[in-house]
Amino acid sequence: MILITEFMDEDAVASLKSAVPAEYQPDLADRQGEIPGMMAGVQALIVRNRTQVTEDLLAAAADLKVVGRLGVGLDNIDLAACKAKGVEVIPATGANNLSVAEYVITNALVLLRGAYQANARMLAGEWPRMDCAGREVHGKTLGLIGFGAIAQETAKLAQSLGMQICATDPYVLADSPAWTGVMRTDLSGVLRAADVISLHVPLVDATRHMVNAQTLAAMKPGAVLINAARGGVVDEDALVAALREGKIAGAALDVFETEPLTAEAAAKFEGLGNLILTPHIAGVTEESNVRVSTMIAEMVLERLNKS
Ligand SMILES: O=C(O)[C@H](O)COP(=O)(O)O
Repeated sequence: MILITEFMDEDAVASLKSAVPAEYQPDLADRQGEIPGMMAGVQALIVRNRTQVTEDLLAAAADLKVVGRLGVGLDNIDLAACKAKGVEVIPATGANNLSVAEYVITNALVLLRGAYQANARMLAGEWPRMDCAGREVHGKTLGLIGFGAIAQETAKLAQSLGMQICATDPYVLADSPAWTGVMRTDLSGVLRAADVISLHVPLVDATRHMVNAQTLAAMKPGAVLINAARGGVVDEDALVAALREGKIAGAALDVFETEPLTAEAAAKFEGLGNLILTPHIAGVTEESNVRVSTMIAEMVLERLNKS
C-alpha cells in the first residue's frame, strides 16, 4: 500500500495505482494528526514539503520501507529516524532544477527593472515613468550562495543574459568543472560583489539565519535578494528592516519561516516596495510536477519491487 499525502501529477498517481494499491489524499498534509493512524500496512509514503515525517509518525509505520519526496528539500523529514528504522528516503533530485532556475532569473529581471508594480498608481491616473525606469541584468553580477545543481542551472541562464557569476559552496570541490566561468569565492566575497543574490542552500543548523542583519549590511547598496531555498535561512525581521531602511533595493521570497504564511506572519511585509512574495512555487510548474511525480512514482515502485 502507498499513501500519498500531497498533490501529485494524476498520470503518475494512476501509474502507481495500476501497480500497487495506493491512497491519494492530496490534502492530507493539512490534517497531519490523522497520518499516523493511517500508516498500518503502508510500505511507501509519498510527500511534498508540508507533511512532517517525524519520529512519531515513523513509530506508527511498522511496514514502511520508503519515503518518496516530491521535491528536493528534506527538512520536513527526520532523516536520522528514517535511517534508524531502515526507511529509505528518495528525493526527486534534478527534476525541478529548471523551474527554480527560471524563477530566480525572472525575479532578478523583475527586481532590477522595478517596472512592474505600477498598476495601482497608473489606475489612479499617474504616469510614473522615471520611477519605473530600472536597471538591466546584463553586465550585473549574480551571487549564488550554495552552488549545487539548481544554482548551476541558474548560473547558465544568467550567463546567457550577459550576467557575471560568483558563488560560494564548500561542498563543490575547487577543481570541479562547474566552476568554469564562475568566480569561486566565500560568503563575504559574494556579499561584496553581487548585484543579485540568490540562496541555494538547504535549511540545516549551519544555514539557519545565514542571511541576517550583519550579512544584509555587507550587501552592495542597490543589491537585491532572492530566496527560493528555505525560509529559515533568512532572518525575516532583519530583511524587513534592511528593506525599510533602503539598505538593499528589493527582495523576492518564495519561502518563509512560517508556511503557509498566515495574515499575522505576513503583516511585517506590509507596505514594502519592490518586494515579491510567492507561495513556495519556485520548484513547482506544470512541467516540473510531471517530472517530479514521474520520477518518484518510478523510483518508489522500483524500491518496493526489490523488497
Ligand atoms: O524542496 C523542493 O524541491 C521544493 O521546496 C519544492 O518542493 P515541493 O514540491 O514540496 O513544494
